[in-house]
Amino acid sequence: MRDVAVRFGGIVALSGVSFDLPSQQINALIGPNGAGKTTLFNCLSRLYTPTSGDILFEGQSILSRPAHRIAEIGIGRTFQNLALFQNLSVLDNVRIGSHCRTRGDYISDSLALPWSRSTEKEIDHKARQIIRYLDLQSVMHRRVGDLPFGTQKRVEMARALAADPKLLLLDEPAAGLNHGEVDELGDLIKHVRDDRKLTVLLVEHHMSLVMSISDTVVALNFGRKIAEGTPAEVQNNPDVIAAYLGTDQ
Ligand SMILES: Nc1ncnc2c1ncn2[C@@H]1O[C@H](COP(=O)(O)OP(=O)(O)OP(=O)(O)O)[C@@H](O)[C@H]1O
Repeated sequence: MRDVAVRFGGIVALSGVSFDLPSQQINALIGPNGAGKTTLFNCLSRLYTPTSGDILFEGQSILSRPAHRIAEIGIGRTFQNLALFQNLSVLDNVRIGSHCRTRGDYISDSLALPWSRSTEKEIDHKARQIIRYLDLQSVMHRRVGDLPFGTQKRVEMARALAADPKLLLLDEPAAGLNHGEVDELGDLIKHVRDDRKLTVLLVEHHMSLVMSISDTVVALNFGRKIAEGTPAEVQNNPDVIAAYLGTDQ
């Protein structure tokens, strides 16, 4: 992020925010409600365009790229309130994730041209692999809307991973999960990072999860970066303590 600012009319949601995400590390973005975390995530996944500043991915600006072409360069995300197709099966949701990495187009798919059929096979194979990887085989053919929230979150992660991201953006992955599920999630994020050599950025309010799995933490308040460092450094930063306790420095 290079000096990124976002304004909505008179509201300054982000201002002068710069930081790097070290590759293959788990990075967390924290801050009180309204600090600008979701806005920043939406800029990274191109749902929002910054008012000023730039965002580079592997040295290239991503700002000329529309949101629907962000997965193909290796940026995947999950959403705070889930963005799954509730009426589709787990398998179909995950298949949609791997579709962006293929060369399918409407005409070849409609005519079921031979190479389009082999692409379909590839998509199916890939989706089943990811489903096994995230231990979702037993619910693979179930309608997503009928599954418990914790399982749906796992499906969303499977769908994001099916696109083979290099950078995985996780928007409040622990929200709505119980203690045991949060512990499992922490292990899963670490395992996925190690195994698939991913860079992770997570927005999270669950501080014990952030502190236990993150390599680096960036803290925002009122749209500005107020701290950056290891979890211990950020946790002990007076500006961060003040932001969370709501006291003036
Ligand atoms: N689309 C929008 N239009 C107008 N204002 C917005 C919009 N999105 C966010 N804001 C404002 O920008 C500021 C930052 O909001 P944002 O949702 O990014 O914070 P957050 O850190 O993600 O908060 P939370 O932890 O509650 O999700 C807030 O003042 C919010 O009201």
